[in-house]
Amino acid sequence: MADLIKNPVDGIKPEIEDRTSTKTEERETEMAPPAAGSSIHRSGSRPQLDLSGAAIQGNFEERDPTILLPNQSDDISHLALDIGGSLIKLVYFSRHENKSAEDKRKRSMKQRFGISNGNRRSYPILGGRLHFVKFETAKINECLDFIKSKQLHCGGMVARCWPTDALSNENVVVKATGGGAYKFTDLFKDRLGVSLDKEDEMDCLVAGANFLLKAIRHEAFTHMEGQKEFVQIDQNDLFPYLLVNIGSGVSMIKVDGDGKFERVSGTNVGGGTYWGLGKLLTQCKSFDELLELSQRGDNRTIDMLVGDIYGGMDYSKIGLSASTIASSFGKTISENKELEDYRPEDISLSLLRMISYNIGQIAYLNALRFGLKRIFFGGFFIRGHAYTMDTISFAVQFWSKGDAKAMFLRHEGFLGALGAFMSYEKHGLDDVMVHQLVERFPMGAPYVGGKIHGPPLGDLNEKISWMEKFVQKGTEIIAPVPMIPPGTTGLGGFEVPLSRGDTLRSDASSLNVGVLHLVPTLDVFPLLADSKMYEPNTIDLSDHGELEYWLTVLSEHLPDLVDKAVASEGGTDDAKRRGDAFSRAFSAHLARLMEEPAAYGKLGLANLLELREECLREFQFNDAYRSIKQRENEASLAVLPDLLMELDSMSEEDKLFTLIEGVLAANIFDWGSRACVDLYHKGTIIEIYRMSRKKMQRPWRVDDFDMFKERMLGLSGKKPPPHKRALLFVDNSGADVVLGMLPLARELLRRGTEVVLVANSLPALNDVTAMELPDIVAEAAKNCDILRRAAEAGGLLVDAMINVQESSKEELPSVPLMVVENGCGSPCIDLRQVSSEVAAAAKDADLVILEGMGRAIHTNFNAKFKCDALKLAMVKNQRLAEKLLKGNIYDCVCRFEPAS
Ligand SMILES: CC(C)(COP(=O)(O)O)[C@@H](O)C(=O)NCCC(=O)O
Ligand SMILES: [Mn+2]
Repeated sequence: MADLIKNPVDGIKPEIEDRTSTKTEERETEMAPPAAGSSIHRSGSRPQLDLSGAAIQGNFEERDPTILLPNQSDDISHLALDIGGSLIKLVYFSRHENKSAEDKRKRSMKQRFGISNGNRRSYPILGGRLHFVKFETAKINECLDFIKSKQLHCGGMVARCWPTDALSNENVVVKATGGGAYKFTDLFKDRLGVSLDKEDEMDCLVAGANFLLKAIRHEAFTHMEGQKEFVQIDQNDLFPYLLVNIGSGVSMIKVDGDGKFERVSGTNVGGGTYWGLGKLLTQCKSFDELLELSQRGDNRTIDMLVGDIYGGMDYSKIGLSASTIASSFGKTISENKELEDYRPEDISLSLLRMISYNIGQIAYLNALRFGLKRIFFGGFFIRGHAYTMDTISFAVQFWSKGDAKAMFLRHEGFLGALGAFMSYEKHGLDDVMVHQLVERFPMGAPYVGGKIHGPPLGDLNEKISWMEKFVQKGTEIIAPVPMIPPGTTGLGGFEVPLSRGDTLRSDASSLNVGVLHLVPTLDVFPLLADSKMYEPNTIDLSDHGELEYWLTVLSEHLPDLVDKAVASEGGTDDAKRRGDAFSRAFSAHLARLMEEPAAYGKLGLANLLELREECLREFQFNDAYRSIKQRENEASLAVLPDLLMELDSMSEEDKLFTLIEGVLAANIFDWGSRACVDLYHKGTIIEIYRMSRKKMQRPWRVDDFDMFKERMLGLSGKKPPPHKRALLFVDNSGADVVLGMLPLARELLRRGTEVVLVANSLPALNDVTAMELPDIVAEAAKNCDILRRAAEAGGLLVDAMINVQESSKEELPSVPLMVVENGCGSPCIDLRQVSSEVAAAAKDADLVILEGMGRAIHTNFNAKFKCDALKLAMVKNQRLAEKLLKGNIYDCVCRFEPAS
């Protein structure tokens, strides 16, 4: 197939169409899916003890010698509890399974870049997940059953513990805080055989809050008039602050540093008061029910307002509007009514406001007492309830005249339990950095039987049947959070909150916290010019129109994705059931985010696209585009030699231009873009590639090619030195990588630049992965000496290469071509969280090339680097092209930014 570049195709045959429509399914059904090999596993399975090879460690004479379980590879978890008057909060940890042996490439890359684990503290917790679960204290048996079913009361990999029934847990100690740690000591001993090791409640609250505020990027937020806004906390400017923990009662703690605090005040009017009085006055059966009632309440029928006293007028002289509450429950004195004459909804709302205001006011007075500007509110009273947060915020704002700010914490209810968990010194959680935590939102986590709020469903089958039930029951799941901002009319003058009880919601009382994945091998990309100011996302999804558009795009793409996913797993009944559950789960996430965009933290397009991939993995679709990728790789590799020959016949200048044009043209192979997928019905891979090339016209929408050319080739014959090392963040499989990025890499190698191909750790759409790349390079290298020698020098051709042509004996040494994984499984990339391999490879790099719409436009379009950076992508979405670039679909971006 000669003349690949210049010869456009006229008559386009519908070859691809045949393969992608129904036939794809048949083809894929025939194919047995290859085992999904990947180094990052994020879906869990039930812990099981592997006792083979168990041996006593240390002195045999010791009374309780430690037993080492060398073959224990599954999750054995660590647990801590906060047992309060109303709720039990449980934090537990499960280790990442990492069953796949490190492959040769990874090992050799680690050696090459000098990465070892030697400089890391070797705690048992290196890589794993932190789960947050809550139970009602009154139903403590449910909690005990849960702990038992997950064997959370077993100590750990090095443990003195055996399966519950076989041997006793006599020496196992579980950290616990809260009053219940004393009250239920015997129960834990009797039921689980474990001893509760009591930790001071205040110590734990402070340790938990400090950890969250330092380690989690979007932990704290303000909530005013229905608007949630995340606050970036500067770790170095955190202290002092006031921590107000609203549990059954309320504690107010002045925090001056890690372990440095004083309980300065508190009040006995707290969550317990609301629930207790509410229960007596409304007959509600649970806190959540009571809270939900308040949604439909109108407190004006119960509270005495300023207007009631002043004949409907404001008392403006002292800044009180007519709707300000003058006296909570005051109206009931003068009315000749009995309890039954009042609506429970109104009672609940009056109570809620009375207590929230009171807490907000006392908190502010204490902040004033100690000159504290920041007040963080935590504890389970809040429950992510918008109305409660607005009321507290309003009180703080009003009394401080805007000087002090109320902030809330996403993990509000788990401060104590987290603190208790951290008190296990061996966990070393204090070392965890913000870039090592990745939060995920597994579907089905918060609901089991609608009662227990939180146990993540361990098993895939459980998860699927939960999804099936979820949709049936969807309309009964009621939201306590008003989504439309309540209007305010002065102090306490909120309009009646709006209830949107008929929309899907994963957990009516959920706090919107996910599972925290600790990945100690993640790093900040060291070549970012300013990692503190870096924002990966280009599009601001806080714009409602933008959010709605992208949610719709993802929703419309769903049926096709499900088809591909099901086919990739052989199209079996099981795969169909999983596909259905995935579709429901992802739709529910989208519905939830449409309703409350900040539900899962600050939301960007990259997060949405990643959520989709995570959701697929959750239902065990590990590589939905596997066969499409294979087919496109094969077709592209077949024409690569011709392309390379054509390139080699060109002048330096033409060649460089043709290479960049080739990368842009080949980026059209994107199975995540609706428009592109429609295009694929119009021709074969090569035909579309040629058509794409033919349509390329300079100037491109963003066209810094001349600047890049000058850096590469110099001006008027003066040749600049080549770059030392280039990191190429590659995108899609097939033509994109084979006919676009590989030839560019080859040219850099030819000029003496080391090349590191950076590819996804896990599959995402049709993106090529780091696992797949060595084979592709090996295949390409069969007909190309430059690639072959560089790949050999880079340790890529260990045993992947077969039939290599005999090369001449006296070859010059080549610069290496290497492959590293980027640490993520998404079409976009957040450069604050890359693999330690990429971070290490970046140390000697002086050129970064980001390729594709996900990595160079949706994310990193505005990122600045310490070294030269080239961003190459085709815009495959009309709206984005118009909004961001005032252009059109299929416009191209070639942005070159010299080192800043
Ligand atoms: C998911 C993608 C970012 C992948 O693009 P790529 O990085 O492969 O160039 C892109 O296909 C996309 O934004 N798709 C959604 C928009 C659409 O279908 O128009
Ligand atoms: Mn892609």
